[in-house]
Amino acid sequence: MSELPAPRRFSCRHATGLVHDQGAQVVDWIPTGHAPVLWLSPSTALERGRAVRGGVPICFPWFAEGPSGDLEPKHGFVRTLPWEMQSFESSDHEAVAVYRFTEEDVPDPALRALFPHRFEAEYVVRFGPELELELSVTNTDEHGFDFEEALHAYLVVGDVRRIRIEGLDGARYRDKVTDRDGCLQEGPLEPAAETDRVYESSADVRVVDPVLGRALRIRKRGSATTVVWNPWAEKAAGLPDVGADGWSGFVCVEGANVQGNAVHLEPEETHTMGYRVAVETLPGDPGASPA
Ligand SMILES: O=P(O)(O)OC[C@H]1O[C@@H](O)[C@H](O)[C@@H](O)[C@@H]1O
Repeated sequence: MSELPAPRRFSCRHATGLVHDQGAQVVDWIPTGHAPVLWLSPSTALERGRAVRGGVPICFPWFAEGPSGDLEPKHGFVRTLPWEMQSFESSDHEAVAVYRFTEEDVPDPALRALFPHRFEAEYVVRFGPELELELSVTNTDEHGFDFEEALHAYLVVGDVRRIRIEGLDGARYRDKVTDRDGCLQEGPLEPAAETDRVYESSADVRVVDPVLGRALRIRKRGSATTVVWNPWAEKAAGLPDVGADGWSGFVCVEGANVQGNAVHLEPEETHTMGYRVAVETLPGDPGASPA
């Protein structure tokens, strides 16, 4: 496989960012004055046609192995194919890139046959004081179809064993680790082992990270599913692109529409899913001695 071209670099007064045309994958967002927010594995392969481990992969038109459980590649075909950058604008305040992908960008007919529909996907990435991502899918065919989608964000955390994820209290979820449906989230989620949960939730989420002294606020729009994933030590050992020590430094909190929340579009209809991240600095440790 040939090497992936270098990502495009975006910058404005409030942030810098990097995006690979392959998968329109954002792999870096550093808001000015803060540490990086998106985790990118130092051992990921950067090869054409291979999934990049980190940043924000786009999963579409199916999630994981799809509704029937037998689709490949995992998470759909758009994350490993090149998208077209349609436009780019930069101001003092923000840098905005617009990417496009249609069924004609799928070169392999066998792959295309797995989702035999005409569609147009538009992805707007705004690097500014917040990271704003918007994935719009339009049905350009003459019949209706269903699809799944996820913005599979890898968020940097100081130590996943010490974070608290707020906003999912009361939500039902499918636990993919124990293979159980209909579980109920009570209180905040404090990951303590391998975590792979598909929540029925359109609520905003806050990842509180006492180690880095910050919280990441995630605001979703048009997303009825939130997926939370971390492989933990044992499973990560079998994922060479995560690295032995990498797993504790990230958590995936994904804005999605999957399984029972798959999106149905009639001809000419468009669905938009939005995912925004903002950084909040946590107040200092009240127990700390004054300087
Ligand atoms: O290794 P991949 O294909 O990038 O997927 C990573 C994970 O992505 C998550 O979204 C899924 O819920 C997990 O089951 C999966 O393991």
